[in-house]
Amino acid sequence: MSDGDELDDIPTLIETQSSTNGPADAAARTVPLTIITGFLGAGKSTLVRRILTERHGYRIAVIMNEFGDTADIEAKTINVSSTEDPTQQSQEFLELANGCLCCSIKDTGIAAIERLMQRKGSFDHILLETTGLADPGPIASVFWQNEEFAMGLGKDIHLDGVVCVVDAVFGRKQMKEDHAADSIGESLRQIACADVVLLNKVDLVPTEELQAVEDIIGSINPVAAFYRTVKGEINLKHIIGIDAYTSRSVLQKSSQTEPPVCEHDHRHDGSALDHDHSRTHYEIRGISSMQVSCPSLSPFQMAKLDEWIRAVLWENRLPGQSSDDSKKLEILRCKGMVFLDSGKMSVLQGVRNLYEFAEVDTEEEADASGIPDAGKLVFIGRGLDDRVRQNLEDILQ
Ligand SMILES: Nc1nc2c(ncn2[C@@H]2O[C@H](COP(=O)(O)OP(=O)(O)OP(=O)(O)O)[C@@H](O)[C@H]2O)c(=O)[nH]1
Repeated sequence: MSDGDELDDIPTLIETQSSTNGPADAAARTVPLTIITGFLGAGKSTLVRRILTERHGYRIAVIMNEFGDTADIEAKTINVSSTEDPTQQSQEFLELANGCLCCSIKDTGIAAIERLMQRKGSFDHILLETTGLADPGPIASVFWQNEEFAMGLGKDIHLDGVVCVVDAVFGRKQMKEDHAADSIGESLRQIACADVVLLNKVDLVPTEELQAVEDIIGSINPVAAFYRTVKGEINLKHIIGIDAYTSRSVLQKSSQTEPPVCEHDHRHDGSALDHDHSRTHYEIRGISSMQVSCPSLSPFQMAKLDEWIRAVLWENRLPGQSSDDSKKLEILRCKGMVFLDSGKMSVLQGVRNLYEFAEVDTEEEADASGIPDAGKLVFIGRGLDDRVRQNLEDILQ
C-alpha cells in the first residue's frame, strides 16, 4: 500500500446521517474515539506515530499512555496534530496517578479527556493508546453510551472501535505465557475485545507461523476484521471511522460474505483467515466464542433472551442456576441481531457487563446496508461450553 493510495482513500470520519436513534445519532454530533490496544512491544506506538505523521488531512488527537521504567512513567502526553503539518504537535503534559490507564481512566484519565475536549473543534478523531498490560474492556466501558456517560463525556465523544495490534513474532508465545491458571490473560482479553485485529511485524515471520497465530486469533475472536501489517502500515479507513458500536456496523458485518482482506503483500487463500466458525468451541487458554443463529422472536422470547443475557453478563450464571454451577462463565464481548415477530429488528452490542439492544428500522437499514437473512448472536468469553449453548438455544427455539 502506498501513501498515494492512502490519500486517494481518505476515510469519512463523521458522516453518520442515519435516522437510526441512539449511538448513530450520537455519532453525528460527537468526536469518534478509537482505543488502540495490544501486548507490550506489538507495535501500537509505531502505528500511532505513523498516523500522527502521515498526511491524511485529519486532525487527530492522541492520548498516549507511556509505560516504562523511567521517571516520566506517570506523564501522559496529549499530542494534537495539525492539518497543515502533522509533525508539528502542541503538547500538554498531564500527570496521572499511575502509569496504567486501565486503573486511572475512571478518575484522572477522564479529567485528561475532559481537558482535551475543551479543544473540541481542533481535532476530528481521538486515539487512545493503552499500555500493553491494559485490559481494554473496562476502558471501552467508560465510553459506553450509558446514562452516566451520556450526561458527561458522551456529549462530546463516542466510541468508534477497539483496534488490537498483535505481535506476529511473539504473539503466540505471549498468549500462552500471560495466561494465569484462574484468569484470562490480558493479551487474550485484548483480542477478545477488538473490533479490528492487526497482525503486525509480518515481515519477520514465515508464513506457517503467521497462519498458526491467525488460527488462534480467529478462534478467540471470529467477528473482528483482520489485517496483516508491517510497521502499522494500514489504510486508515480500516481502523478509523469504523463505527463499530452502531447498529449499522453490525448489520454491514453480518451481510459480508467475503472474509476480511489482508493488507500488505501477504494475500491469503482463505484457509488461514476464515476464522473457522465450526471450531467455535476450540478453547484457547480459556477464551472461546459462541455463535448461535436466532429465529424470529416473540416478545416473550425476547424478554427471556434479555433475562438470559443479564444473568450471564451480570451474574456469571445461566438463568435458573447458581453462579457456582457456572463458575467460569464470563463474557467479554457480545454482538448480534435478532428479528422480532413484529417485523422489527434489534441489534445487540455489549462490552463486558454493559449491553444494549437497539431497535432499528428495517426499511431504512435495508436501503443503507442490506438486511441479513437471519438473526444471530455472538458471545466471546470464558466457559462458553455446550451446556451454555444449549441453554440459550432452548430459549430461542
Ligand atoms: N520489523 C518490524 N519491526 C517493527 C514493526 N512494528 C514495530 N516494530 C518495532 O518493534 C518495536 C516495538 O514497537 P512499538 O511500536 O514501540 O510497540 P508498542 O506496542 O508501542 O510497545 P509498548 O508501548 O512497550 O507496549 C520497535 O522497535 C518498532 O520499531 C514491524 O512491522 N516490523
